[in-house]
Amino acid sequence: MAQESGFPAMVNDRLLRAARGEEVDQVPVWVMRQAGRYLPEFREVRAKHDFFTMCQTPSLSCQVTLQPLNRFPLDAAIIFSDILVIPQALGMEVEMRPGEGPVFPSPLHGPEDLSRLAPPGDACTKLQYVFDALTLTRKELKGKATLIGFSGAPWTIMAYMIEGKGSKTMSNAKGWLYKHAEASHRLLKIITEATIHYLVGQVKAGAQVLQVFESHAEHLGPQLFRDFALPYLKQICDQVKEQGEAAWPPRHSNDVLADSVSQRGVTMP
Ligand SMILES: Cc1c2[nH]c(c1CCC(=O)O)Cc1[nH]c(c(CCC(=O)O)c1C)Cc1[nH]c(c(CCC(=O)O)c1C)Cc1[nH]c(c(CCC(=O)O)c1C)C2
Repeated sequence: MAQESGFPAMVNDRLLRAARGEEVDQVPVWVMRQAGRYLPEFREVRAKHDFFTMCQTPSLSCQVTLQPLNRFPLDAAIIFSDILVIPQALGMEVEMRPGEGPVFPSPLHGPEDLSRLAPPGDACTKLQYVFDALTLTRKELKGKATLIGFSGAPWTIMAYMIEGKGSKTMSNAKGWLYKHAEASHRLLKIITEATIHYLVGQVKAGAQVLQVFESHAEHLGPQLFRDFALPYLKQICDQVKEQGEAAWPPRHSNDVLADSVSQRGVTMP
């Protein structure tokens, strides 16, 4: 509540209202990757800065987050960042290579590599820049749109940490689930713990809606999804609701948080 009162009053709360199941005058609209390379003004900023430098510089992250809203009457702004800041905060190197996308120069090869990871409780201290970008953006939005924070879901993040880049099959990461089931659960627990701290921190910093992207759910059949994805998504939902409540007005809390977990992702107002 205290955090909420520090921000401008909402002028357009269409997305928040829809998320709570309340009536809206129009369907709220925002776009996947609404900040990005299709915008000349984004390319101009991007030409001068490395992708992760933009994420790590709150003024730049805020600037490109707001760019699409200056052009289109969107109902939400999604903070400019990437799901791969969690592996970075856990101590892994990630580069954004032009034309190639994200690349981990030293991905996880086997269970012994888990010892390379930083403790998940410490990871969030390295992500203060995301919290600062959210707080700045929420103020700059002046209540004209809802601010969305996000993270990757544990299986999706695990898949990148093992594959080291995008993959059509995720065969190495899937191989872990069969060959190293215990180590897979250990890794998923580390990512889950870091993600819970991270999402609660985002709410405290001013995020009003959270998206958890399970982008690589399609690589898991129903049983693997039930064993290696769903329990961690559920834990994130339960604990972020519980811990996020301290930073959230009561009427925005449990009753409006989504109860169901879909394969593509979870949206939690
Ligand atoms: C929500 C978000 C994401 N990335 C970016 C944003 C914020 C910007 C916005 O949506 O407006 C910036 C964001 N992230 C990226 C870009 C382009 C990079 C550039 O400008 O150089 C932008 C604008 C780079 C990126 N980052 C990622 C990829 C896919 C790699 C692969 O599997 O082959 C890529 C290409 C990982 C990533 N990143 C994200 C997901 C989940 C959503 C989805 O399923 O697409 C995933 C899987 C999420």
